[in-house]
Amino acid sequence: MTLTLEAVAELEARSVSAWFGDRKVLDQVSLMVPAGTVTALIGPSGCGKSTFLRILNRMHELVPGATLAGSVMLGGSDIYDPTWKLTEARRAIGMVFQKPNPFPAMSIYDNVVAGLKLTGTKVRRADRDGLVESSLVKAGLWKEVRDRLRQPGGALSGGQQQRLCIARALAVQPRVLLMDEPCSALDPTSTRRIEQTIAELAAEVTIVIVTHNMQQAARVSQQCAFFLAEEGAPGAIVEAGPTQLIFSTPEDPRTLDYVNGRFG
Ligand SMILES: Nc1ncnc2c1ncn2[C@@H]1O[C@H](COP(=O)(O)OP(=O)(O)OP(=O)(O)O)[C@@H](O)[C@H]1O
Repeated sequence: MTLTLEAVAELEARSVSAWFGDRKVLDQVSLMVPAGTVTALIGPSGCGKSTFLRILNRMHELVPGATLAGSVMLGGSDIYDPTWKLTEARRAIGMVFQKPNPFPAMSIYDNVVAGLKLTGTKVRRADRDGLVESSLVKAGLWKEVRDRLRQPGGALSGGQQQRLCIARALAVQPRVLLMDEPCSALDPTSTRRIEQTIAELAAEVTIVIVTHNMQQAARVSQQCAFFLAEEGAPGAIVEAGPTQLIFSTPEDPRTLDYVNGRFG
């Protein structure tokens, strides 16, 4: 897929800054995330990638003492506007975490449905089976679990549990899916499987993924944003652009050094 700057932004962060208490950790971060693409957030540890990701679905505000400035536009409307309820923002913008976190004692079926309950999404009982199936199909897990939907989610392998969490996030039909290092707790085979799932999903849900793995960023994303926090300064985006360019001919020498593993 070729990414053009004219592509329609599904999600757009405008001048986002963030603080924990009086410590500023992000400074004026702006990023356009085109609809139907995968955007990778890359950069050394502590530069604010996870904080930025959490701001994109209003999780940052849950940390005591955490504040932010700027706006996050979803389809042209600021999710921080008082007209947006927190649950609406979460339903529209889902999140998958580093460590798979299914409800271990709950069945595979109920784990998928749990996403609906958590975001207050109503689905008629008659439609639930179909939704569970389609969510598991999209997450690439259906074939492996269709005969054991009543078994506990905790009985699955780590990679399967992460795909179950993806299915749970997809069940509410989000417009954007945020993924915070979703493969860092997984073995290489499970990692490949998740990457395949990401590629399959990209057509229908816009994805933003934080990853420390440069090969993974190159494999799964069409756009990359390189974050850096220099010498105690808050994190900021050095540059963002098509993945191919970021990995071959970035504008900033620090980007080239980072993607080539020379620091971080
Ligand atoms: N709950 C918190 N309270 C106080 N400071 C925090 C909190 N979470 C993160 N920070 C600080 O904010 C800065 C950015 O952290 P963040 O986790 O966003 O970076 P990151 O780029 O995602 O790092 P990593 O790649 O290691 O996950 C760091 O200096 C971190 O110490």
